[in-house]
Amino acid sequence: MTKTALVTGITGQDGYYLSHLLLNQGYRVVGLVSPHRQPNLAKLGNLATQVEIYNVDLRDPLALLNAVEQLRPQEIYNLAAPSFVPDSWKDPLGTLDLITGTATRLLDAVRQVGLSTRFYQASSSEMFGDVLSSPQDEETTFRPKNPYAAAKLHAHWTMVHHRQRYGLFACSGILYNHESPLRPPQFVTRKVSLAAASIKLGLAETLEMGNLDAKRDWGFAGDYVRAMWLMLQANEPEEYVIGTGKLRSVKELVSIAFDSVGLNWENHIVINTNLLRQDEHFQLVANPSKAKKNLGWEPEVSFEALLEKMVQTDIERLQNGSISQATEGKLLVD
Ligand SMILES: C[C@H]1O[C@H](OP(=O)(O)OP(=O)(O)OC[C@H]2O[C@@H](n3cnc4c(=O)[nH]c(N)nc43)[C@H](O)[C@@H]2O)[C@@H](O)[C@@H](O)C1=O
Repeated sequence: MTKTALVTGITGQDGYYLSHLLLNQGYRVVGLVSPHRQPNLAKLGNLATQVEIYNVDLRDPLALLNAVEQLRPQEIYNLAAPSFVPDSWKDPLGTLDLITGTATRLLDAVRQVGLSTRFYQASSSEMFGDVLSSPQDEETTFRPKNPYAAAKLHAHWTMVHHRQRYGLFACSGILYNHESPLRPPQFVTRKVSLAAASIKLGLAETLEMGNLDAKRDWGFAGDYVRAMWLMLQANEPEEYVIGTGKLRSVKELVSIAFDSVGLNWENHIVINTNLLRQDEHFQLVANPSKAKKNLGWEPEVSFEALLEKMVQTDIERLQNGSISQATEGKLLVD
């Protein structure tokens, strides 16, 4: 029997890689996309003709209930979220509703329809926030430091409560930073890959950056969506920390990306103090032992290979005109 997977956030980076994996596994993949996000469907590229799209406002509980009732999915992956952390300070309540509200409405729909649907909630390492110990695992205390992290934590607990109270097969992956050539350019890896490519091609000279000493645990998005799928195939619904276990600085990131095209980053980086964050973390690094042991999950793409691939992809895109270097020194994707 063909399994149906319902995916929110299908037009995002993770939605793309997850859809690709699910289609390869023979699933019927249905994306729930709010009407105002319809223009983003182009981001599905070659997958656009292989997935089905349901036009559903994720803020509308009845519409979500109807979608779950009609589609009767075996699996739901709730990936939809505004994901650029600094933006959450501009609209904390909107962030809360999109993240926590959507998770709650979806979980409640599954409960009301009474299906044995398996549910994946996209949780984030940002929930650990102001950490007291490193690396972090599934037992680490959550100390969120921004509205995005607080909203993710609320959604995470809502998922746990639905599992405990109603017996739903609900899981979450507490994912550390995961990147790819599909990452939007406001995130640091893509910002750097696009800049390295532009400078290499003579289209730019400098790149404005925030804190070069900030540290993160960065992996490849394609590896992380495999962990999501594995969680829903397990015997028991649980939480899993997903990351590489390696802490890297932004300075290392810049250096590796620029090196990969023979550039010396020190000649091109300019610090812009407006890009420094007050809610910065320096020790967010995963201990993914549980995922390795229970799910047999391993990250396969190294940090160096990931950055090299991102820079090369941006060089190709700039050369073939699928993206352009926009005005006022800002790098934008068309
Ligand atoms: C797990 C988590 O991962 C992501 O959140 P993020 O870590 O905030 O991602 P980012 O790429 O914006 O920043 C990474 C680091 O890089 C530093 N940094 C320095 N200079 C610049 C800079 O110029 N731009 C940016 N964006 N960052 C800079 C910045 O201060 C930070 O330390 C999201 O997917 C989120 O949804 C999520 O859940």
